[in-house]
Amino acid sequence: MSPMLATLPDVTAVLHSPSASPPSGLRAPAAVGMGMARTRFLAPRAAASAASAVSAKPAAVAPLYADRTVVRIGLPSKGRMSEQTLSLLKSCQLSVRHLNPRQYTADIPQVPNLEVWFQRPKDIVRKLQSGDLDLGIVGFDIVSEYGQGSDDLVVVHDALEFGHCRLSLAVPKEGIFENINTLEDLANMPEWTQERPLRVVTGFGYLGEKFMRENGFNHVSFLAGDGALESYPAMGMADVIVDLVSSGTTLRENNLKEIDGGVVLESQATLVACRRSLHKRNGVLEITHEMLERLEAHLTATGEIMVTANMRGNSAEEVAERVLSQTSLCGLQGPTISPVYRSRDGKVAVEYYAINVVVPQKSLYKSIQQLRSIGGSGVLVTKLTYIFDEETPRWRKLLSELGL
Ligand SMILES: Nc1ncnc2c1ncn2[C@@H]1O[C@H](COP(=O)(O)OP(=O)(O)OP(=O)(O)O)[C@@H](O)[C@H]1O
Ligand SMILES: O=P(O)(O)OC[C@H]1O[C@H](OP(=O)(O)OP(=O)(O)O)[C@H](O)[C@@H]1O
Ligand SMILES: [Mg+2]
Repeated sequence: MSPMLATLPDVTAVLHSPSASPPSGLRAPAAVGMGMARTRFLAPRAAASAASAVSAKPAAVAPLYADRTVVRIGLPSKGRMSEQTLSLLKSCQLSVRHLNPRQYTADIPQVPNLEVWFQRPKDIVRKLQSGDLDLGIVGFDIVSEYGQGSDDLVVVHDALEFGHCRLSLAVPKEGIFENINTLEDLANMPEWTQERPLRVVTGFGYLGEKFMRENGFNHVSFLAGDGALESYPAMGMADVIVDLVSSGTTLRENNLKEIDGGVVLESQATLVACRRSLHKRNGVLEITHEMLERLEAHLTATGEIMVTANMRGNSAEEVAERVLSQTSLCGLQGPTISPVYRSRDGKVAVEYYAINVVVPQKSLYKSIQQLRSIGGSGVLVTKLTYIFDEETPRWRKLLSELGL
């Protein structure tokens, strides 16, 4: 076990689970609070490190926390986040070289001192807490559920623009829930008593319990489930579910509905770091900075295009006035206008000006129309790959969070 692990708080899940088995480890006595029946399962501190010890083929003897010189990033090994994570990194010129799909390690040739470890999302969070990983890409839902607000974790980029979903409470459309449309309606139903609590099935025991408690539910019991939760109410195993929703199709197809006030958490993919590593491990801050810069530049450029056109005019200022009179042609910091030089009767003359302007892809056609209306011609459209700002706002924020 690495020395770091010994200093960690327990990772706990608060799920009352008659049918599903606890995550692992010891089962502590039931604790009852706020009228809720709840059982505390203590996940052993050793679990995460034991898993990491068996997961890797390469290192014969893994270095202790303090001796490790290489920086580690955890990426999701399976599920829908896995592919999208690799594709985002590729778009940032940070392609992951994964030689053997059965191997849990890989590298990113662009970043020499960085080791990639493919892990289950919840293990990424646990290992970031223990310091066995320094960086990780994982959904905010998993960070919140398994990190439980821990100070050991720092969210470096909170919006990687994939894996959008929400953790939401849903109830059956019919029967006693037919007229239940808000969280308040649900809390006020006379059916829920100490003897017959509202049965909630969820894979998010910590967040689910916290949400119900903070919303004044007095008689609730929780059931741990980790797949096809939408079937539980119809099978009579639970009254309501707290699960991830994206398009809403799974709920609809299973005769369930969301209710007002029932969103526990909005989520998307995030870049997360181990606070201790940011402070103490050589190279972590530099790699985080580089990744942040690339990610920000790529994500800012996504959906933006560069429009180039020629326009007749007497001066750059006169052309600028025409361009700026159009709402869709203002660009990021205004259009760039440069003279187009031509040779006429042996003399160099300027009749045209070239305009470069960055516009959102969704307003492409409007921009073209506006360009034409002010005399633009020869329009070229280019997709942008990166937009590097003077400074990355999230980097400033990170430094200030770290007190640097
Ligand atoms: N329907 C969805 N649409 C978009 N993002 C989702 C959806 N469901 C989950 N996610 C996000 O993707 C992450 C991984 O979910 P996914 O279901 O792909 O993997 P998993 O739950 O680890 O795999 P499995 O469900 O097979 O155990 C979730 O933690 C969440 O952040
Ligand atoms: O709102 P929707 O777009 O229908 O998506 C929601 C579904 O997606 C996730 O399940 P997933 O596909 O990961 O299957 P799982 O239950 O096996 O994890 C989630 O648990 C919901 O069931
Ligand atoms: Mg899933």
